[in-house]
Amino acid sequence: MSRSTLSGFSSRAIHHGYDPAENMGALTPPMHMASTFAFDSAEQGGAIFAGEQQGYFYSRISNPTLDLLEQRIATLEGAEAGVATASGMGAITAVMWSLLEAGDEIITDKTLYGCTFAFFRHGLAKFGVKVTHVDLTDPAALEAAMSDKVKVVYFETPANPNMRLVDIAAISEVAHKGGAQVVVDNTYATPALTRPVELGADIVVHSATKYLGGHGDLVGGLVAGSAETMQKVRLEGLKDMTGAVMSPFTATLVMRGLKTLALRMERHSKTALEVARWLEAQPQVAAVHYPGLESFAQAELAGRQMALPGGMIAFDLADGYEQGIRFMNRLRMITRAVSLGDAETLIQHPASMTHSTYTPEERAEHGIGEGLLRLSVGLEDAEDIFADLEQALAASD
Ligand SMILES: CSC/C=C(/NCc1c(COP(=O)(O)O)cnc(C)c1O)C(=O)O
Repeated sequence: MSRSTLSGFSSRAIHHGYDPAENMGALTPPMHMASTFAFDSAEQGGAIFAGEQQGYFYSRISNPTLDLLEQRIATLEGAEAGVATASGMGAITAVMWSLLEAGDEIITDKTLYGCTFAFFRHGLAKFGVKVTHVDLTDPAALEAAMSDKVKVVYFETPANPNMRLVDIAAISEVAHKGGAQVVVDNTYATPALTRPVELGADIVVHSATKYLGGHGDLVGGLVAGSAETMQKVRLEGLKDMTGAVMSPFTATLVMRGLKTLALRMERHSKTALEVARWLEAQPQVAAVHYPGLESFAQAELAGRQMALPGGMIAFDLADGYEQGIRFMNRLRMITRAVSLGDAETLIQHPASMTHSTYTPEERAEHGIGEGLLRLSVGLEDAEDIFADLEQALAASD
């Protein structure tokens, strides 16, 4: 069986696009740190710059190590091509600057990661792009908001931090009927659990900082979509608008993370379901939002759209924000930190941290409770996670 015809998700995450026999037998791909590439002749340099001949000329535009990572995220997402960026925000901004211009409109869901919200509301809007928030859990609401000025429909599913799901296939059908492209931030689910392009979306963006890298030791971003659109994102959004390129070293770390992505998402999901069920049974807990719970508001969609429920949980304590702070401060192993998708279990308070870019009024309007806590369930042994949660909850009364 050739390495380019492997069908399994993990087999492709490990082998796709690389053959040791073509690299002096090296089992793992080389890390090309070169910033620039030599031309055999002046004519060849001109032909490569003009795109008439395949080749590398400068690592801000393309690089052999990044190429391989881009091929791997594309195959894992079921897309034609990919682009690597310095961060998730680098991926999101490169896409938006490439697709939108003054006078266009973007429709985006009610709940977004804080910096994405800030970029849309205070970045794009400053350059004449109209940003409209619509409850995308309701395809009819999108249909009513569509117009020929809407060029992009954007959402996260599950959404950071309140776990709302959006029906990718249903929303894509409405958006495409109105002539808009669908961009999905797949950071929370990852392609191991959900593949938006296979459900009708046009573009996927990732904070590779999270589950894809999976070890809390890098910042990176990835985009996946059609070859044509990815070329536009590369040559406009990345090359000229943001310059936010990923380093070959980071790309090497992300490729190492991808090898165990499916394995880690199974473990994150298994432990998170146990934790969500435990939290739901505690009298001090007012509400738990987790796609794997029978009580989850969108349990039917979760079962249809996610292979596993993932590692992220949002929950409220009965006595609100003050009790949440007491609870977080008493945790010993579970780490008070932003970011998510790491081996370490992390907890944070969106209203004062990741979503402090929203005003309190905006958080109320966008479904982010002041007392909400966000838990990224890691890979530690469940008994240690439970022991820490139990002692901190008991001490938070
Ligand atoms: C300062 S808060 C830490 C970062 C967090 N989130 C990041 C993030 C990005 C942006 O990705 P980077 O640029 O790689 O951080 C994009 N899309 C989603 C769904 C995200 O969660 C966080 O803790 O929720």
